[in-house]
Amino acid sequence: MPDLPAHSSPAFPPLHSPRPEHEHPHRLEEDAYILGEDATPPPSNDAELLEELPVVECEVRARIPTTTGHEMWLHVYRNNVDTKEHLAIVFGAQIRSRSLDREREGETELERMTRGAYVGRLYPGRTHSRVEAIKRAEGAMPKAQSGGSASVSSASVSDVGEDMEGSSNTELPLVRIHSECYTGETVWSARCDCGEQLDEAARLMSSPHISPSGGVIIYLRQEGRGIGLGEKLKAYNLQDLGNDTYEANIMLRHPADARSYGLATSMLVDLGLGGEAGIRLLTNNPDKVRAVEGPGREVVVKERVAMVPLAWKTGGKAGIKSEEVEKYLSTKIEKFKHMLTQQ
Ligand SMILES: Nc1nc2c(ncn2[C@@H]2O[C@H](COP(=O)(O)OP(=O)(O)OP(=O)(O)O)[C@@H](O)[C@H]2O)c(=O)[nH]1
Repeated sequence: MPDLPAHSSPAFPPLHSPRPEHEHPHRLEEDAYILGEDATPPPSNDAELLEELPVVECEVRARIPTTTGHEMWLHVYRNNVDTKEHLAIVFGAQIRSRSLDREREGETELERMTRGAYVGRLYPGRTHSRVEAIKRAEGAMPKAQSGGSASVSSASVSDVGEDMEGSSNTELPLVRIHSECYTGETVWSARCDCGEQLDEAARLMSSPHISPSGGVIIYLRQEGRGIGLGEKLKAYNLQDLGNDTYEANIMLRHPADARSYGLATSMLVDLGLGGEAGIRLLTNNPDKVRAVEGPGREVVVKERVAMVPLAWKTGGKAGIKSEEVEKYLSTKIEKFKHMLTQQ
């Protein structure tokens, strides 16, 4: 994205919460929890420059066959800035974690395979993590693990040919940076479009003609735009009292958006998606496009791909329908400046 600065990843505060929850356990009882005229203003939401990327390491990965018939590789990451398990959901076997594959001193072949540092597929009786070693040991490579890629069927994606037809960089891996949303992804909330976006990202990345070089969903544990689930539920109550999603955060003395993306940059670099080759980024959020590129432009966003709500694309035939989600989407456009136009 040549028209956007590449240096604005926000700094990563410890545990990325602007106000650690234990410091204010009874804020609801305090009359100042909603900002009055003379109350302390919320912390600034100005993104500080990130001088250094966090250090990340992929601890383990495993093959996950999914209910759609496609497969993905789930990677669990640890890092040096918080204690959460951030995730990379990888579509396609060509995308591999450098830190996972690295040799660990004294490690056995079984230990390597157990943490997912193997090539191809596991099968009962496999003894080596590397295909070359298997070839040597067994004379020929067993059929079951020769491909090793996520077995993607084109049949179930034949209806999406029109998707992203404007994308001129189909050879570039498709990436989505997704922030955790328990309500939208797990308990069927129609207040936001998070669950739909996660499904849609996976669908696009599973398609060999939309994403032939594979794709990655970086799943960051930044629930509620970084304020946590409990605080998000308070924000929902304030929204039911007539405030929008932006105002509700401010009333709770949180930044409107408390997230940062340095971890995503580090994870993408670890997965080999850094550098000039570039990626396509699925998002409507301009902050994400800038921030994910990192302080030294470690990742290059060559193209932004819009995430249009399904209800808008299909004239209401599919997708989430609710008063709340419509209000949420218009606030994202008006106040968060998301690059989305109603169709
Ligand atoms: N505080 C708060 N967080 C919310 C609310 N609704 C959804 N979220 C969180 O918002 C995050 C998703 O952010 P969105 O603004 O929907 O989308 P985005 O990730 O910024 O942008 P896109 O890449 O275009 O989807 C998740 O962490 C959700 O839990 C809300 O009303 N209040």
